[in-house]
Amino acid sequence: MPLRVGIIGTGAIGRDHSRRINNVLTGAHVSAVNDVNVEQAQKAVDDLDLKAEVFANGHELIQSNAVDAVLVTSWGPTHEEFVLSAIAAGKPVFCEKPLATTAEGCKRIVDAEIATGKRLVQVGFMRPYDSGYQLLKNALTIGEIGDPLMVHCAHRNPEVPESYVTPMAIQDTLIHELDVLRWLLDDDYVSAQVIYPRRTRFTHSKLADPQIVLLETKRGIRIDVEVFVNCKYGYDIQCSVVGELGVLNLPEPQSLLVRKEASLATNILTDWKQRFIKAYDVELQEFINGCLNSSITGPSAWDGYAASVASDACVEAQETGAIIPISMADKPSFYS
Ligand SMILES: NC(=O)c1ccc[n+]([C@@H]2O[C@H](COP(=O)([O-])OP(=O)(O)OC[C@H]3O[C@@H](n4cnc5c(N)ncnc54)[C@H](O)[C@@H]3O)[C@@H](O)[C@H]2O)c1
Ligand SMILES: O[C@H]1[C@H](O)[C@@H](O)[C@H](O)[C@@H](O)[C@H]1O
Repeated sequence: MPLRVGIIGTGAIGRDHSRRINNVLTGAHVSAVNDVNVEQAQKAVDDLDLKAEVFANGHELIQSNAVDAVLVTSWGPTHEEFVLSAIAAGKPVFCEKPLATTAEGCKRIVDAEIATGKRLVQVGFMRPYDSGYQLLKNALTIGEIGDPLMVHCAHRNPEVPESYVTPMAIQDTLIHELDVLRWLLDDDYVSAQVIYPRRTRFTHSKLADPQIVLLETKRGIRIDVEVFVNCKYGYDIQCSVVGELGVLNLPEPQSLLVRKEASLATNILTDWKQRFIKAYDVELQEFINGCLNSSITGPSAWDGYAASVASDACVEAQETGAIIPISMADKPSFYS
């Protein structure tokens, strides 16, 4: 019997994940939806032709007998309560990033999950499923460039809404690098600093844009990440690892090269949904398979917690201008 999935939050990614569960992936279908904006939930059902019941409340959806597993795709500050509610109901839950908006919130989820004795949570960190990052990881693992020494990254969005303010550059955007670089380097962070270049004229008074985040890992690897969310020209993710013997660059997404009228041109994507479309498919299929086999294996609540510890330090670094130390408790054996 297919897994019956309940979706909490039918905004951009809630709709996109509903589409992929019903039309792209196997073994599951969307049986229930909820949004604080009930009309929006009903619209998702109509637009995507979902055979799903609309719930007025996310907690009622979690309790429903029509739901075997839960997807939390609502606004970040609501994630913790829904994930804790799913854990209390003993139901597997896939939660979009961030797992919670603070490390303390993530820790409450970690503790609740450990108390059940069983992994129930997968966090929507999709970059480790991206084939480009996997090429980087494989090359580092076989020692292609010797030991990694430095990493240069850029995370550029064409634009963001007025509701996007300075800390969101960390909590909403950099959080992807905080997760994928831990995974890529198999290392943890020990300090963070944020510096501010000249502001773009396309930002607003509550958003410092761009920002440069400087991180150091336990092994002494230095990382710089440019977060520039009004870059105008496209959605552009760059990652370059400098090692003792050479440099590895994240591959560009496949795109036609056109030679014409004395120019050589290629397109740059503008939409995050397209940039990581295959990675989203693979991460969610893994969650569905994990639910069906009672074995959740994707990015864990501990990964969500680790990224949040670093994220909290980066936000403090934004506010103070200081180099903020980062210290992590040892990973519980439950997650190894
Ligand atoms: N992994 C990724 O690459 C990725 C991409 C986009 C978004 N996200 C994450 O997914 C989440 C949603 O992002 P989005 O872009 O879809 O935002 P969005 O604003 O388009 O949608 C969020 C939806 O949540 C609903 N909502 C808010 N509070 C709620 C509540 N208490 N109960 C039920 N519904 C509620 C809103 O009404 C809205 O429809 C965010 O945490 C975001 O960081 C992750
Ligand atoms: O929620 C989105 C999403 O996570 C994108 O992947 C990221 O590039 C954006 O900066 C963020 O706002």
